[in-house]
Amino acid sequence: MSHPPDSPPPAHLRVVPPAAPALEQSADEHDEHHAPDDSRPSLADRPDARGPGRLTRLRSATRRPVRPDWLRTKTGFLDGAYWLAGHLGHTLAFHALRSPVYLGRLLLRAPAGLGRVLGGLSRWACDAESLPLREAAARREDIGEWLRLSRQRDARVRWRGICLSVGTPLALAVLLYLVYATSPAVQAAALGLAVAVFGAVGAPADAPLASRAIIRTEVAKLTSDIVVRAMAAIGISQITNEVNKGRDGIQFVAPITREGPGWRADIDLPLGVTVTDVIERRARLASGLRRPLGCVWPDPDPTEHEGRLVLWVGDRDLSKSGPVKWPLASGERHDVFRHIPFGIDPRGRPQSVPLIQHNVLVGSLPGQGKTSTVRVLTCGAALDPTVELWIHENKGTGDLDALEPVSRRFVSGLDEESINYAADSLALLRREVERRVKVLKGLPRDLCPDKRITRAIADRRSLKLWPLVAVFDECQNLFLSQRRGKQAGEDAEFVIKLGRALGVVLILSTQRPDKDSLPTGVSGNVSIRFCLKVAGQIENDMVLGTSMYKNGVRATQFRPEIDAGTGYLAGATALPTVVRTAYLDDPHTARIAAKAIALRRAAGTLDGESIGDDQRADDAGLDVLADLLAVVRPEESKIWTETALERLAELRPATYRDWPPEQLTAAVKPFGISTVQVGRRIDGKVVNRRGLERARLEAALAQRDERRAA
Ligand SMILES: Nc1ncnc2c1ncn2[C@@H]1O[C@H](COP(=O)(O)OP(=O)(O)OP(=O)(O)O)[C@@H](O)[C@H]1O
Repeated sequence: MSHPPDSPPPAHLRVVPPAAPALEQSADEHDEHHAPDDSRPSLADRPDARGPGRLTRLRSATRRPVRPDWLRTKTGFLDGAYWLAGHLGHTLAFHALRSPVYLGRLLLRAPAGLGRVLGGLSRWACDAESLPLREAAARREDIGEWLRLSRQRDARVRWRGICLSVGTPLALAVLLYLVYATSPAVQAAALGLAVAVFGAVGAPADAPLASRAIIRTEVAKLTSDIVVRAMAAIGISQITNEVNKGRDGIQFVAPITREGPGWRADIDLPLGVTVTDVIERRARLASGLRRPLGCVWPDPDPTEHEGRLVLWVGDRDLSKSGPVKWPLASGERHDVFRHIPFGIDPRGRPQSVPLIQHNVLVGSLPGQGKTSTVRVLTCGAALDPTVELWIHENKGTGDLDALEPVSRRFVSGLDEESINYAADSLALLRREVERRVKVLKGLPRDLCPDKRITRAIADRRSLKLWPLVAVFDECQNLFLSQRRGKQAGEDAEFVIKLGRALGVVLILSTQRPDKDSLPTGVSGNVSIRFCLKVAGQIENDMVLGTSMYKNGVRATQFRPEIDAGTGYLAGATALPTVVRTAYLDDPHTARIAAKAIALRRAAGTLDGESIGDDQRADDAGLDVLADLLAVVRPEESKIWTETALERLAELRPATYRDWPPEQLTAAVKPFGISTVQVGRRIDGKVVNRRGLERARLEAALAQRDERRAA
């Protein structure tokens, strides 16, 4: 290969810096017989250098799985089997319903079929098929050929005539036998067969007997030409220039194959082009491939370099594939220490989310599937009977009401009381985390080597370290609260940072992922993030983490409503993945809640203690019921909450001094005590305020003591 004298040398001839002294010596020795030539560039690439050996290369090669995708997982196999059974069932039912129409068609077509059979036989007997050849020989006046064909025809007609003269009486005999000497059942069967055969023969070529049960949408096969053409059209100059010069621009590292319900192409992009560059142009790529956007999924290959693109082109738009079935929908017991089934990725592969050791943040524009996502995760947790659920839905639409019966603490509402209740929960969770730290510290090393909660530790009920999953749906309404928002944010951050190892899991969802409505201490510390459609880069990075938008992980690409339930899941897999979540509607959620209650009843955790009960207060050395009864005088049947708090603050200033009335209301709520209207005459006027009844406090205390004694 020649190079113009002034042009820079190609990469393999680049000048390398002067060699190190040790090498100089050997170079001198080597150059004993050759005069040193400083002007000559040294080779950067050594042609004699050997690459990795065959065995090393074989070792680093990727093995393709022995079993196909559908044989590798139980769900994959069951999915395939269900689909096949459904497909066959549908086809059978479709044709069974139309069978009278098919019978009528056969009857109508049978005479024509009989005519065709007889006509065919007579043409066969007189060797009609050779007639055109004989006519052609006659036209050419080729006497020799004509005579040969005629002789051949005579021979054929002779033996075919013999066949017919034997076959016709035989057929007549069979017919007479069927008519006069067989049972009606055999006659009916023979008639049916004859109608079926003659009806099928008599069918016009353009009118098949059966209608189509399934109309297949033919999807064009993905070929390398189509991919190269599309990649050249997405505006990456390195690819476009190469394609314009008649080259491919990209390299296929493996043949394009079927994977799941679509095609997979493994591609090496040109040097310097990254998979993110392609992901950014996904819409253009879809246009280049002439496929809907929901079918085209460019992804990086986490095991390879930055320029390795896995392009998956689905047969169907992900958004049109119908609701994804949740594998735990039947309500079987689940272990929350295992992943919770979550949804599928565009290639149809199941995706799951770990809850223990994690916290989850879900964010999107309104109506994109946040609550549905929260439902799936909460139902997964509910199906483990050892999990204690606290649910706070601060939108107030009752989207999570179906799960109330299985929750230890539950609130649905946007009013101040509901917001306070959720804020109290976070305060309680903070104290619970503090308690757990102490308990865990005291555990022997062999039981708890990693200082984190394990299944075995969680199952020791006496330690009260079972998993606690707290859901805060539409948490922006809580964090934006003037009175409680700031403290709630701090408590949430504390719980997120410390609670992870202690079995306390927060699931937060928000439709306003900005710094005011989602404290950065919260958004910055959650480990699992799910971002459905958001409006822009700030919201995207707030939910998914800093620089995600820049790195091509863009939940802005999803379409409003069409892609509801589809989002980027980060933290659960090595790389952020697009996932369409499983969908549980309200009745289904209620059925799962009922199963979850049954599981708890069987495990004895339904009526047992709750972390949110008096028990937790006792652990912190606090007994609100006893303190209240100490400050409400026996002659007082009712007391205003404010008055009770004033007296409690006198009794234990360090504890009760800063308590707002709502906190006292929340503290007695787990004992079944709610506030009542209490009227007092002040300056001759009756003033009504919320307050507590002494009798109910006494009853609750007695009940609690009885329970403990038992
Ligand atoms: N995984 C899914 N599969 C199919 N459809 C879904 C899925 N998730 C949500 N949807 C559709 O989107 C609608 C809105 O879902 P959802 O109520 O969960 O949204 P949201 O983001 O919580 O809304 P909002 O912010 O108003 O509370 C659902 O009624 C359903 O029709």
